[in-house]
Amino acid sequence: MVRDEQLTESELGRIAESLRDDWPTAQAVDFEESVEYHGSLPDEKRFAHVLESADKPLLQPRAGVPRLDKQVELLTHLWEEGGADLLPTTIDSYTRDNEYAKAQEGLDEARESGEDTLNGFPAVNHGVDGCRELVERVPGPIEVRHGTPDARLLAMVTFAGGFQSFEGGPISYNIPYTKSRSLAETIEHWQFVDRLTGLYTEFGVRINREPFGPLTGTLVPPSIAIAIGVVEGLLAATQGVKSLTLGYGQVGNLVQDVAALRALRALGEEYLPDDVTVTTVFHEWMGGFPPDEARANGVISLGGATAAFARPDKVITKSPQEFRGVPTMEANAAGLRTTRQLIDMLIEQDVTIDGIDEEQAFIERSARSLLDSVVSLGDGDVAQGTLRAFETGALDVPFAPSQSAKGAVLPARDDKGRVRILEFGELALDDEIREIHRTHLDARAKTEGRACSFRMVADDVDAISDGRLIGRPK
Ligand SMILES: CC[C@H]1O[C@@H](n2cnc3c(N)ncnc32)[C@H](O)[C@@H]1O
Repeated sequence: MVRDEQLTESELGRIAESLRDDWPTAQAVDFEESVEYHGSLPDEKRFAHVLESADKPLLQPRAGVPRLDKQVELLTHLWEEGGADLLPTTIDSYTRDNEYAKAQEGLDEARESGEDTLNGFPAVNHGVDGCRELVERVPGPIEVRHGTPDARLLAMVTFAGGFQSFEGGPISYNIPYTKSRSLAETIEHWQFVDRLTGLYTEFGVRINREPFGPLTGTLVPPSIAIAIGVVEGLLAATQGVKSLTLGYGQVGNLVQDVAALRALRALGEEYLPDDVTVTTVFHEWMGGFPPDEARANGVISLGGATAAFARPDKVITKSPQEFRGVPTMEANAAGLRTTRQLIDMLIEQDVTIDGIDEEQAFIERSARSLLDSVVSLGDGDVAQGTLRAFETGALDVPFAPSQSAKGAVLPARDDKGRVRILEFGELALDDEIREIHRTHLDARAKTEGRACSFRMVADDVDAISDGRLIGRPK
């Protein structure tokens, strides 16, 4: 039975040995030799150091292409032309499903024909040496960004390869990314990733972990996103992780987004152990984007403005080509510059915005209620509590493809565009909190002359790509 307890070194070693046969590149992974290698990296490539010593929000895009030379070119362009402060390497979908043979086919094809059929960098196939070449040839610290439910081998290879930051978690890379993976299984898989992170940390290599805050990315109530991020942080801290970046995906209402980012930092610092350094990351809108690039830049700009007011430690930027999917190098760099322009123009201004403190208090009260239900359902064990919370629906994520979540929660925007909850399912929120959500939504229903219904939810899902925030009746 999975429990929130630190893996022993022998368990860690046994699992690592069992993974070595999954792909030939795993044979080259040698922990002690890798610790030496990390020791050779200069400070400007130490991810946690750069992130935790910054005095203003750092910008980081997503980016991943199959071939090593092209990935070097892409990341260098994003650094030099986009002004990125932190770099990604987005991993391809086959690797995310542990389909390393298919990833190899895609890599071979890209090398032969120049055709990129993979939608990211197949780091396991590139292996330890390939990753080290990438780390050495690009100018800044790089994070592994992906969506892998079983990321154990990916972590072994990329950590040995010099990467010092790793996105994801047992809930945030299960619920939004899989259909039938068991939560107990992904908790175990991520205990390995986090224990490996902790072991590197104990050997002087401070590796940063970043739970995937946005979850299903569309209209996720802030209290749910924050509660899940803190739970993943607690599970990681048990395994010895000391550098944690908690994340939140922009919903588009300025007051609620600033309030949520402040609540995220406050609760992260309150619930996580004192020896864990907590930073925050703000993801620019993760929902549907307008096809029109000028409007898309407007969405990105609102993200930049929000970051100027909320001052997260990191911002994950979007590109004006988001509607089309993976952006060109130039468009990806442009999204960084647009974001930077808004932050630099606003960050020194003294602007007060009404309603943030009240919204932050409401978000914190709701997130605490969810967190406390996880702890009590597990009799103090956060791993067991997580399983029970999702089994009962006490914790739930809207629009989740995973069978591990009830998916009974339905969000909708209120008259100001803040995300409220229309259907609660068994969510661990008391009647008073539920009443506040209902009051806000009833006010919108009155304004629009229609009843609260799933129609509102559907209208809100498309609103931003249609160039609006609230899905008003047409
Ligand atoms: C989580 C979804 C986000 O990841 C982005 N994404 C996925 N793969 C790549 C990629 N290979 N390069 C740049 N952006 C990417 C995608 O555009 C979307 O914004």
